[in-house]
Amino acid sequence: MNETSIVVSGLRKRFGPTLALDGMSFTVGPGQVTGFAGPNGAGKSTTMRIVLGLDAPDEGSALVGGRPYRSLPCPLRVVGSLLDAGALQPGRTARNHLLWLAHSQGLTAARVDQVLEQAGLTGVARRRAGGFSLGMRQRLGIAAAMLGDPPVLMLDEPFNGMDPEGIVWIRGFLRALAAEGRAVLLSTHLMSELQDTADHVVLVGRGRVLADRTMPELLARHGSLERAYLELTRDAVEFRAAGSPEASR
Ligand SMILES: Nc1ncnc2c1ncn2[C@@H]1O[C@H](COP(=O)(O)OP(=O)(O)OP(=O)(O)O)[C@@H](O)[C@H]1O
Repeated sequence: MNETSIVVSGLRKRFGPTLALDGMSFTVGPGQVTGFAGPNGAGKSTTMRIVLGLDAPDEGSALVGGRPYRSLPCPLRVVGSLLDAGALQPGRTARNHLLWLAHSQGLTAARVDQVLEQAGLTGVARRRAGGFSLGMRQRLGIAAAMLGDPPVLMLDEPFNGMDPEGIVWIRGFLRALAAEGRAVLLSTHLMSELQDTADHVVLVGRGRVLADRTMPELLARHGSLERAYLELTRDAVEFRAAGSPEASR
């Protein structure tokens, strides 16, 4: 279980006057896609950044594969992540971007070609990544996440910029990874996509967990994931425009 999990315990994080995380705790287990959803500013990105050792919590801990990220000797072999599809050197080709990452972790060029194939990028592997559309960058980010064949995957908004074929591909890809026994954390605002992809959902708001339930439980109680989301996050939304569905409450 330890090998294939993300365990977030009692995270607190303040940015000046903003309490971004207020006791965030949940576990992402093996063999399933866990959805991570909540209103803008709920603390999802901050949590994921802490899991990856990019931010330090004021309190609490985050373990991936049973260890803090920064103590992992070969992190790409334990957790693959896509946080920001724009984080690449625009002048490098897609293949060189991945080769550079692979060499930093003792991974082979053959593995680079495998993940390019998996992500549907073989045909554009020698094109400069700076000229890629958002959807192609997302695919490249997913290829990078897969490089180390990690048991744990963490993806932030991978559907963004994807065309319908890409959305169908990601959904099937993530489900297949979970079926292989991996732990997959998927953050998205797209409730219909999440309903079709996730087995379990962690709904967050104002820096803490509002609901941590299986998809069947949420659907039985609320009818749809969108309904569940609107009902469970109602009191945790900080930004709401006049005329939006819940504005008149
Ligand atoms: N580096 C930072 N400096 C100051 N405030 C920050 C910083 N990072 C995050 N915050 C604040 O922390 C809170 C949580 O932000 P976070 O980005 O984690 O939310 P989120 O759930 O990922 O939101 P979104 O759905 O909009 O991506 C917000 O109020 C945000 O403004």
